[in-house]
Amino acid sequence: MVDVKRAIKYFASYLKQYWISLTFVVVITIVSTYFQVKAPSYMGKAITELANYLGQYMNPTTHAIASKTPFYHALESMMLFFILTAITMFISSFLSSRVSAQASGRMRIGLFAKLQRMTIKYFDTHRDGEILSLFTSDLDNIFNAMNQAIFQLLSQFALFVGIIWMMFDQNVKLAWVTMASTPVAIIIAWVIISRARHFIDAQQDATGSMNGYINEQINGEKIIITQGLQEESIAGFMPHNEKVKQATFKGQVYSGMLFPLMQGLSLLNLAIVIFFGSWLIVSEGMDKAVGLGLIVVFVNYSQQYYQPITQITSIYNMLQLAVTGARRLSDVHDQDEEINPADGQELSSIKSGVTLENIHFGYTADKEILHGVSIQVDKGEMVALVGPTGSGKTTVMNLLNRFYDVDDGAVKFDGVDIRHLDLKSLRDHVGIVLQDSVLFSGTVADNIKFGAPKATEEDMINAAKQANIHEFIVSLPAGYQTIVDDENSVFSTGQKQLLAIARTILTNPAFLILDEATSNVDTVTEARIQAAMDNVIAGRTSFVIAHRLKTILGADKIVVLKDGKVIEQGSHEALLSKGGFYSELYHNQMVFD
Ligand SMILES: Nc1ncnc2c1ncn2[C@@H]1O[C@H](COP(=O)(O)OP(=O)(O)OP(=O)(O)O)[C@@H](O)[C@H]1O
Repeated sequence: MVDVKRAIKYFASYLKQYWISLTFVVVITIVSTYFQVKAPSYMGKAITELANYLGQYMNPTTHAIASKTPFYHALESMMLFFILTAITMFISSFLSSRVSAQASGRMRIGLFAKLQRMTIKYFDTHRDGEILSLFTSDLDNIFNAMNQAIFQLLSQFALFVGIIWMMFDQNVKLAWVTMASTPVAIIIAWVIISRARHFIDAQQDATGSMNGYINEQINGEKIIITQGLQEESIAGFMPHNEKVKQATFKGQVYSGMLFPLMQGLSLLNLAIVIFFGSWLIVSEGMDKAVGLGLIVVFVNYSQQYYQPITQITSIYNMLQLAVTGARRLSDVHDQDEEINPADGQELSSIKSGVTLENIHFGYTADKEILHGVSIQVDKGEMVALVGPTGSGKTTVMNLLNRFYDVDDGAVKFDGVDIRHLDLKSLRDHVGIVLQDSVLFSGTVADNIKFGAPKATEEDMINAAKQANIHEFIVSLPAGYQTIVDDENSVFSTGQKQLLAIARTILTNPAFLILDEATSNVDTVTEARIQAAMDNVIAGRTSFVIAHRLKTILGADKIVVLKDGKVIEQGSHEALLSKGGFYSELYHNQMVFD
């Protein structure tokens, strides 16, 4: 119920701006239903007029005055109502499709924009596939429900009410006869739909875990191949596939039952209506032409009568999926956004330096990762952070760029708490090169200019030269115009990081954070990265997370982090002569652990 309320709130927030179109859809649907339910009465009238005509025509005394005109008029009215039904249905369907497409388009924009405003925490705690499924399955389910289910619900409900109203208008007794089997139909439809839903839910669960398995196996494909585990991988896939197959089959069997059963019930009802109709004509001594017309009208109504019941119960599933989708999207919209102080100070350059003051921080309340870390980076200095894996190096970097806020203590730029700085100006002046550099779809040039699209060609080439990647780029057949994307590029991990360094150089950041690439870097690329780092760092206030000690020998200060605490700091020489943890690290070459 809570889900339904949230779903209604979510839909309302997007649909309210289309209230004029929606009101029009409601009105036109009612008009269309009126035409639809009125048409059979003209059909009955046409039959009555035809019977009257034939009666007069066959009778020698009235043969001369027999006229087909009333029959033609009734036929014309019937045709007109059928045509008007079709036209109004088309207008209603056109408008509702337009509203659905526009509203779901806005939902997509709303979701994408929300993701852009969200904190890194959300991305750290949700899997890519999970986020992507919001755009694919959830928004699709919502669109389908809006486009078909909601408007179907409206039109089928109107049809149901309209038919009942018309039936009572035409003949009360026959109306009751037609409706007598309604409870049976509703119970049958409900039981079948509930069973089908049970298997459809099971199918979705089974598909979800099968996709999880496929995803995991694809990610681990290299290990599977190198260890020769292909057969085991296939064997592991089988039970998942079997579950999906079984649930899909049972779900389809049940949902497939609904239509034929309702059709059968409707035909049975039809026979009952014809039987009672004929009995009524005789017992009430009804005029035979009027009686025939009445039976034709009720044959038509009883055929249409089951349609709304079948449709409404079968779209229930669609609505259920949309409610779940809307709840999941509402959850995303309720997530924390990055907090930008209302009158945040602008950061334009580093005048004195960047400080971490007695920082305590944990990703979750129950586990502190940094326990009172203090680090001072003076203007123009290069400070390197080293330490064993899991010591908290990346966490420090996350705080320096305000990906997360500290629990206690403060990160300060020129003495100003990072929480009082304008977020955009902070991000504009802090350059960051991550370990796993990402390439965006586009040309190499687009990728370098990503953070500074207005940079000149000359500046871009200079940045690439400083990053030691220019020669490699020009050796490619299409040079800077080579088309790349993250999955499909000619660049190795190390080269991707050089491109990222070029990208950062071009933005000319006042403060630079560099998380050195650790894996898959050959010695030539390593030397290039070293030279590129030297170029980008020169004269800039910078903070380097080092995995290879030889890349930071020239650092002004080396800070050693262990178990979330700073245990040593000083120059390379000073730390070596101290003979502590750093010197041990250095001598044992334990940099890659
Ligand atoms: N998003 C997160 N949520 C919860 N805990 C996290 C998160 N990221 C890191 N941690 C935990 O914080 C601790 C420090 O991790 P961090 O990534 O900062 O270490 P690191 O020194 O950079 O390690 P490495 O050298 O292996 O990259 C680890 O215990 C890790 O499990």
